[in-house]
Amino acid sequence: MALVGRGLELDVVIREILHLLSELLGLNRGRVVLPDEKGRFAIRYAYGLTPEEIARGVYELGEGVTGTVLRNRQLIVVQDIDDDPLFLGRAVSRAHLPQEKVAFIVMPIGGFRNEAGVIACHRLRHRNRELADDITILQIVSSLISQLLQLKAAVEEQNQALQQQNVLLVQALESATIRYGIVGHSPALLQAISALERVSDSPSPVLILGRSGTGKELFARALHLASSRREHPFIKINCAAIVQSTFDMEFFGYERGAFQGAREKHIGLLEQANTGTILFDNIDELSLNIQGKLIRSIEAASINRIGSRSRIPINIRVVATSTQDLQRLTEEKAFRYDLFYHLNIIPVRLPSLVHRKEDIPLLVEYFLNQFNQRHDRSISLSPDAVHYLTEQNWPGEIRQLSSFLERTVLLSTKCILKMRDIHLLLKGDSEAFLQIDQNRNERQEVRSNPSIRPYESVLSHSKEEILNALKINRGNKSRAAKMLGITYRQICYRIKKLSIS
Ligand SMILES: Nc1ncnc2c1ncn2[C@@H]1O[C@H](COP(=O)(O)OP(=O)(O)OP(=O)(O)O)[C@@H](O)[C@H]1O
Repeated sequence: MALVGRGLELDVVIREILHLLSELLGLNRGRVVLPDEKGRFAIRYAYGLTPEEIARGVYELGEGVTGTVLRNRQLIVVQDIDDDPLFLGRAVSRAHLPQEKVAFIVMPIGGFRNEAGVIACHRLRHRNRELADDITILQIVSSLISQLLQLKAAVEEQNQALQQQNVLLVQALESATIRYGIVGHSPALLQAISALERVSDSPSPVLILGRSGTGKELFARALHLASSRREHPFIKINCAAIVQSTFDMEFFGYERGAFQGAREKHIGLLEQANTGTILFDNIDELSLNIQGKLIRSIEAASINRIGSRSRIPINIRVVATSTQDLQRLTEEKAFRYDLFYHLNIIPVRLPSLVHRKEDIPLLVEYFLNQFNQRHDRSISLSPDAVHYLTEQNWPGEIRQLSSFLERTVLLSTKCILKMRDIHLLLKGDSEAFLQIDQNRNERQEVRSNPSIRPYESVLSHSKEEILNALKINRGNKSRAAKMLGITYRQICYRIKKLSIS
């Protein structure tokens, strides 16, 4: 039994068992016949047989003694091999066996993976021990070999599964999902990811376009991570939140004593981003004046801190995002054409969810996992509920889908939500969203006429609308403002005026 502990080198273990059978019991030239890859049966393990004898030991089902045992699964004892027409003597020729009477025992090996097998050996007829004793021992050995074969098959299966898992893991690691947190496998998304990876190492600016909530910022971060600048700073500028009067200070920095109150030197954002990436999120929100300052600094690749005469070289990769058609904005003189042409060298357009519905189930699973973990819940959706979500329109794109699922995880009292539950939850959600979206469209119509300067009264949105927008955007004022079609400053003003806390 110590043999079995030697590990799963079956060649060694079974050969040793056959060796012991021969040495201790005189059951000679033992062999184990198993199916081969061609669907025949062949000697797989043997002791006391030459390689040529092993190679000859190939049997069809029902052929000779071995083939008969393989077919009928019944022990056969050939008392005298010279006297049994069924005995083929295929592997070992008679001349190589002792002159005296030789018996041949063939015993089936118990079921492993539905495969038939046998163990067979020669036995000199006239021995002291009873044949019945030898048969009992062979039965034990047969059952042991059967267990070893089963164990080997199980280990191989597990190895295969592990190898498969390993392949999947490597694929997953190589996939953008793991690397950058971008979920989805639709052709439209993969195309955008491959465009991103192609340009990741170029120093050229990248303009990421797409509707609000399609993942532009996520892509910008992914671009940085995919580039050789990944170890360097990534600075995100929310263009909607830039205040005109403090722009120079924030962006170029200042020297100590540059103006009253400049007690310490301050490094501006452009300098902070040096050697890294700077993201101008919603760049269309920048005023023309600021656009001008920016393009001058970018083109000069240097800045002047306020209060200093020397220029500081900066090496930054510029990435900008926009929900707008910047070309149209340049035609309408709402966006500087030099900045547009500078940014538009590599435009990457992110697809809307409506053009990649096949990503929705993956996103649902991803967000459910994320929110279940975050809120310590275990909410899941039935397949019809996921299908229902896939069929919906998501005007707020992935951000809306993600906030809907977070609310669902938080509010749900059931563990498994069916289509009907989702329908009810979604109804309330989209009514609020559509109301906001409609108001925004009305305002955008006014904006598209450049001669009309949109006047947004503080009463342009009800308290409820603002609250809803804040709720959908999880309190993020800048995104809520974007959704409502007003600027960051405008939403802050309204929040104050309407006493929204
Ligand atoms: N493919 C994606 N996989 C996983 N999460 C995503 C994906 N795309 C977007 N998200 C998530 O959706 C939310 C919105 O994405 P993001 O802020 O990047 O959108 P955006 O296009 O920059 O929006 P906006 O124009 O309003 O600034 C984020 O929480 C982001 O992580």
